[in-house]
Amino acid sequence: MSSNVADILIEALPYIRSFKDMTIVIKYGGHAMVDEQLKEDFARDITLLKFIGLNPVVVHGGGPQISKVLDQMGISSKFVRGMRLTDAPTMDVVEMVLGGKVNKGIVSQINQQGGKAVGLSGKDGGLIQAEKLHIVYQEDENKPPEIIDPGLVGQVTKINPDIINTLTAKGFIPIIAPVGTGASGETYNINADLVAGHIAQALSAGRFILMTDVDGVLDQAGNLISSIDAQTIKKNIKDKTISGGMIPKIECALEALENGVGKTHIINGKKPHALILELFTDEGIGTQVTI
Ligand SMILES: Nc1ncnc2c1ncn2[C@@H]1O[C@H](COP(=O)(O)OP(=O)(O)O)[C@@H](O)[C@H]1O
Ligand SMILES: CC(=O)N[C@@H](CCC(=O)OP(=O)(O)O)C(=O)O
Repeated sequence: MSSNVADILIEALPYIRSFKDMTIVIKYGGHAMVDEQLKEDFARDITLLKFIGLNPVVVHGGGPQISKVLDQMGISSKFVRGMRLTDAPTMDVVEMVLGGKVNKGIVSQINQQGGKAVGLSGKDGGLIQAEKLHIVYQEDENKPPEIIDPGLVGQVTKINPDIINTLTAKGFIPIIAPVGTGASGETYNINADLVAGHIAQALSAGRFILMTDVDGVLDQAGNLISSIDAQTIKKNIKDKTISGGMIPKIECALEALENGVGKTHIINGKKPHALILELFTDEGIGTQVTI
């Protein structure tokens, strides 16, 4: 082993020590799952975290994967404030794609690396209780806000983390698809960022990491903001510097922090081993969200 490699391993020791038994919730976005090598790297990183004593819990998205299947079926995808408008046929496709190929793909790749991953949706063990979401949308300040009915889109009302705690205590790594159940047993499509934020809160996670396809939160000039607080976030959403899919991400990061989650970062899942670099280096990568 070169001394360089030894130095790197030794440098990681204080982090490994401080992370022991810590729960870390990772939101794995659909845009970060594009490349086979990256997916394998992600599976290896998650397995490594588990073996060195952390408790990783993965909540995955799959927006682009859902859109691709809908497209093949001749159904177009429409989003409002980062939420997919979801009618009944769309809901069937969402549940099929998220719970099927995407969830089981991640499970299988982690198990291939020697981890013990188990796939769940929010229906399993009553994990994600939800209710219908209404979207408040205001195009600009001079217009009154519109209330948009997005169909079978849900918001989380309650997380029952028993199934997660049971699995992690036995050495398993839960991999969660963002589908929830309503009070009458109806199925809801929930934005994966929001699910991940609520799960991070319910588990009082020490770390909450959102992996996406950009380096983090960018400013108006497209430069990375390494740390952003609630006030700047509000301003940047208002002037549309932050838009689309970044809005639910950043809102749930704030909510998680306000409710006891340790530290929250938004990182680029397209960077090889982004997760390890964020956790085990002093500089970190991406954007840290603060309140
Ligand atoms: N200020 C911003 N900084 C970074 N990304 C932004 C910003 N505003 C909007 N975005 C968009 O948000 C996207 C990430 O959200 P999304 O597409 O939902 O990703 P994911 O599938 O990972 O959840 C980025 O690819 C970018 O197009
Ligand atoms: C309501 C809503 O928008 N649900 C999302 C669920 C998947 C998701 O969030 O995937 P990403 O994290 O890859 O964007 C959707 O249907 O696309």
